[in-house]
Amino acid sequence: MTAAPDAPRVVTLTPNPSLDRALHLERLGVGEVNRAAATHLHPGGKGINVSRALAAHGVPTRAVLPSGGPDGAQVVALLAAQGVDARPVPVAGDTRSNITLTESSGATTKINAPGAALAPDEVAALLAAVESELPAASAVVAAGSLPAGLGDDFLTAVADLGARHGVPVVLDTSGAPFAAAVRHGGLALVKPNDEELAELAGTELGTVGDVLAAARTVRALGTDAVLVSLGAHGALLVAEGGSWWAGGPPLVPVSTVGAGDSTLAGYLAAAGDPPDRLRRAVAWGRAAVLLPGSAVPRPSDTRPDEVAVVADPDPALALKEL
Ligand SMILES: Nc1ncnc2c1ncn2[C@@H]1O[C@H](COP(=O)(O)OP(=O)(O)OP(=O)(O)O)[C@@H](O)[C@H]1O
Ligand SMILES: O=P(O)(O)OC[C@@]1(O)O[C@H](CO)[C@@H](O)[C@@H]1O
Repeated sequence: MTAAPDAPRVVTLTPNPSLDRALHLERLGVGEVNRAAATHLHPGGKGINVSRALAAHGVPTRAVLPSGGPDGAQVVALLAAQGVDARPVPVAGDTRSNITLTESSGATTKINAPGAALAPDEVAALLAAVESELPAASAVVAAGSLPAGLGDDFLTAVADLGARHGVPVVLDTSGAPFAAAVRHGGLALVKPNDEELAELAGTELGTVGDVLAAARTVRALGTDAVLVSLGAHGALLVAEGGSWWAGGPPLVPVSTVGAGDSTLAGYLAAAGDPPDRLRRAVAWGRAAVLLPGSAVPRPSDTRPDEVAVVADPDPALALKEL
């Protein structure tokens, strides 16, 4: 699918991209020599995956990323080969390579490298690249971990850029920089998984009511909508007008890598009312887990009809019962 070249685009920012290498094994033997049955190579990092899923559905997008060394060049080349518009910012350090090991049982084991630190002038260049994209942006999505050199105020700076240009800001990240940006407010959407939301809330989340309460606290701090992915248990959305759960029958994953990113892309793909957007988000996430490595779904892979949406889900339900 191709997008109209001058339509407003979803700009993604991946501060710590990765060349994702996946190996499929019948069964992982820890401490043994394992021989892979298949290998997969994808341009990775959460914002990049959001752009890849959007591009696969013809939604205009551009991925901003720091790129260094041979693996950085390969990330950029793979994006070009897949027709994903990218804005690489050259940096001195080598872009990392992350490893995924998948097993026939559906287990996914991920080993993520830290990524090279960015120098202060490289951080400034990355923010300048994002800012220069904002006049033509429908939203800016900052996603994934931050490499060393980016302070806890980095995402707050992205939020301020979005506010200055009137562009909705979306975050899918974790840790202290995420908490700082949520406290700062002015965000259109955040997409934590249940563990990330628990870390943010500083409490365990066992029930639907726990998740709804934590999401409402985030909204009260100045975030319009909170989309919480729950792995095999679907996703909860808390937004203006209410709360919704969506999910479907559990799947045996081929690879869970990037399922959350495809979920977020599905939500962002087009306007609609919150339950419609949630249905599409969950359909894209479910499709992603049936694809190898960090592959993202195409339109023919998604099954929105398999997804049930429930308004005002019962707060007493345990997440595991969803
Ligand atoms: N085993 C599964 N069965 C059915 N759906 C699943 C399964 N695992 C994941 N999903 C779908 O994928 C979505 C995203 O999964 P998850 O919550 O694990 O994302 P995440 O932790 O952000 O992942 P990542 O960081 O790798 O992108 C879920 O909301 C759900 O719709
Ligand atoms: O180390 P981070 O930045 O938290 O996550 C990086 C990563 O695991 O996220 C994507 C899946 O969501 C992969 O493409 C990539 O390897």
